[in-house]
Parts: sequence; C-alpha cells; structure tokens
Amino acid sequence: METADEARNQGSSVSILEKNPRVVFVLGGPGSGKGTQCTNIAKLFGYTHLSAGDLLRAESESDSENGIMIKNVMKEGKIVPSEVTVKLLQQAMWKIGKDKFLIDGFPRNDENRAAFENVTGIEPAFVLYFDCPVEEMERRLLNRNQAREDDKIETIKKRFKVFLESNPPVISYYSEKGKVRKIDAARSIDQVFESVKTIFEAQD
Ligand SMILES: Nc1ncnc2c1ncn2[C@@H]1O[C@H](COP(=O)(O)OP(=O)(O)OP(=O)(O)O)[C@@H](O)[C@H]1O
Ligand SMILES: Nc1ccn([C@@H]2O[C@H](COP(=O)(O)O)[C@@H](O)[C@H]2O)c(=O)n1
Repeated sequence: METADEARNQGSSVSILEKNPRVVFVLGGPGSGKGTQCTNIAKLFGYTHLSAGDLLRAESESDSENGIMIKNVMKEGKIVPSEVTVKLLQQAMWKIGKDKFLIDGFPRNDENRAAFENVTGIEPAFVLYFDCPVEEMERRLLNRNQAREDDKIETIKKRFKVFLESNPPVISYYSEKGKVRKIDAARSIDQVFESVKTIFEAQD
C-alpha cells in the first residue's frame, strides 16, 4: 500500500487528496442509523456520503481478485483487511473529486484508522458517533428488509461482537484529540437528526 508521499512522487491517482478534503468519520454499531443520518446530512450540508460497507459490497460483486475474500469476511461479520478498504475509499474520493466527505462505517478498528492516516495523510475534522443499545440495533436490523446477507441473526450477533471489541480503541483515540461528537441514537430518526444538525451547524 503506497503512502501519501510515495503516491505524490509517482503522480498517482491519490493526487486529489493533496486538496486536503474535509472528512467526517461516522461511527456507531450495526443498525445504529449511520446510513440513514448520512443521507440527511449529505442533502443538508453538501457532503458526499461514502459507505465503506457499500464499497466493499460492490467490490465483492465485481470480478475483483478480492471479491470472494470480501464476501467471506462480511458473511462472518469480520473486518476486511485495511489495505483493501482504504484503497476503495481513496479511489472513490479521487473519482468523485469533491472536497467534503462523510465516511460511514470507517474506521472500524485501530488498524483501519492507522492505515487511512498513513496512506492518505488525512485527519478527520471530527468523528460522529451514534451510540445505541444493542437490543435496539438488533430490532432495527431484523426489520431492515434490504435482503442483506449479513442481516441474518447469526451474522448480526457476530457483527455486534466485533463492533464491541474493535470500536472502543478508535473512540478512545479520537476522544483524546477532542474529536468525538457522541449522539444518543436510540431516539427517533428526526430527533437524532436534530442533534446531528446542531453539531454540523457548529462545525461547518
Ligand atoms: N432512529 C431510528 N429509529 C428507528 N429506526 C431507525 C432509526 N435510524 C435508522 N432506522 C432504521 O434502522 C435500520 C438500520 O438503519 P441504517 O441502515 O441507517 O443503520 P446503519 O448504522 O447504517 O447500519 P449498518 O452499519 O448495518 O449499515 C433501517 O431500516 C433504518 O430505516
Ligand atoms: N471499514 C469497514 C466497514 C465494513 N466492513 C465490512 O462490511 C460489513 C458491512 O458494513 P456496514 O457498515 O454496511 O454495516 C461489516 O460487517 C464488515 O464485514 C469492513 O470490513 N470494514
């Protein structure tokens, strides 16, 4: 995986990142409402919404050499190696060429976080963290009806376990930098969005 410096030297496709885009990471457990809120934020505040999970799903359906590996990892509710996910995010940011991104579902663990920083040299402006009890997230996922392979109860349980183990170090890291904006995500979609709006109005 090339670093930001190596990429610059090779005139590579990451040159868009030299524009230093504004990045907000959107975190929270499976079903906490990240995607729902990102759609609203993108509309109101002019961000481009990139979902790491959606990029991985699309890659797993393509002829890519990593397709089968990604499918298997997702089915187990585990985390795909960072180099794969960071490359997909980097390529998407380059192709889209905008300067304000919401990155949904990333970084999932400390390895994701360090890889993104190392490769892109980008620090997030802040981290939006949707805090929601597991019981509520489970109810939402079981009602989601998007025919997602990983919304079966066996995989949902595995995703919760991975989230509960891997998310705290990421939140601690950004908390120490004063970058975490935690939101009570157990309320209605509109109530959550009211809190989200307050944060973006203060930050943008
Ligand atoms: N505040 C809320 N109250 C009730 N239902 C919600 C709320 N927010 C989202 N939902 C519903 O819960 C389901 C999961 O929401 P969403 O897809 O936004 O979660 P997510 O955090 O992006 O999940 P994942 O990480 O699995 O992609 C969807 O069916 C959505 O309509
Ligand atoms: N940084 C990430 C993000 C996601 N994954 C894998 O995708 C699955 C679905 O993610 P959602 O955000 O859409 O829920 C997730 O369970 C992981 O298997 C990943 O590996 N790394």
